[in-house]
Amino acid sequence: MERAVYRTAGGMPVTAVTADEMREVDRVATEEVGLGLLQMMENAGRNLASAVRATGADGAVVLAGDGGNGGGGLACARHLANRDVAVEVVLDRPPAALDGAAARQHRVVDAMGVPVREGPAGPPETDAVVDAVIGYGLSGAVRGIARDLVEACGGTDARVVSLDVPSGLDATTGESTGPVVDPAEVITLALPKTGLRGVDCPVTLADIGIPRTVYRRLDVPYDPPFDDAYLVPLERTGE
Ligand SMILES: NC(=O)C1=CN([C@@H]2O[C@H](COP(=O)(O)OP(=O)(O)OC[C@H]3O[C@@H](n4cnc5c(N)ncnc54)[C@H](O)[C@@H]3O)[C@@H](O)[C@H]2O)[C@H](O)CC1
Ligand SMILES: [K+]
Repeated sequence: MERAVYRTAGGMPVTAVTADEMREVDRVATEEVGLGLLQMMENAGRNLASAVRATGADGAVVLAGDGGNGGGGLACARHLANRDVAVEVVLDRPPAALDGAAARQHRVVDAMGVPVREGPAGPPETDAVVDAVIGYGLSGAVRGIARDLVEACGGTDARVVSLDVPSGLDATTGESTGPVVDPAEVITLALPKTGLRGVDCPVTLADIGIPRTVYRRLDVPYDPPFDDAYLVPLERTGE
């Protein structure tokens, strides 16, 4: 099977992976190689913040869920606030209901004094919206407050930047059975997801520090595409 559907500006092919394949990459990276989830999430949040700052935004609203995607969004909120971007976080649940890595990230932004509230939100009035509600962990049509957050992205004039995949989009198939974010840009982590094939906006690949031994162990074709950069724009190959 010809798997690469992207290449870098330098012409290097970049393999697209399904959600299950990416879960395996994460599992091998953590369980076999010893990379921590928080380490990868830190790189995700930092690179996402860098992409948001590159748009010239002075203000940002981070929409975050409870999983790895939301945790990356919360880490991004910290990096933005550290650089004096006026950040607000809107969650799909009460802060006290967060769990795991997202709860850990929330604890820090809360201690920093970053405003955090539970949605639903109207369309955010700000320069940039970070869509970190759901990533490759989507199951079925988006429900509940997460659905309100996804729909709020449709009514804003702000530049919407989605983390990993637009929330509501199936990362493997590109299909959606409910509302889906229509972003200005996607910052996808480690490798592009097969479901991004039909997404009609620029896709940028962010380095989260996964070493090539992880891809070798899984027989995923991989040439490190990052060189000196941590964010690399991708082009579709047209097949
Ligand atoms: N190596 C990497 O690529 C890394 C990726 N990271 C990020 O983590 C997410 C995947 O994390 P996971 O916890 O598995 O799932 P999600 O955050 O995508 O979603 C879980 C979250 O979403 C809720 N949910 C699921 N379906 C629905 C629905 N239909 N309606 C409402 N809510 C829904 C669910 O309840 C959970 O709360 C990946 O995309 C990356 O962004 C890591 O941060 C670093 C390594
Ligand atoms: K997302």
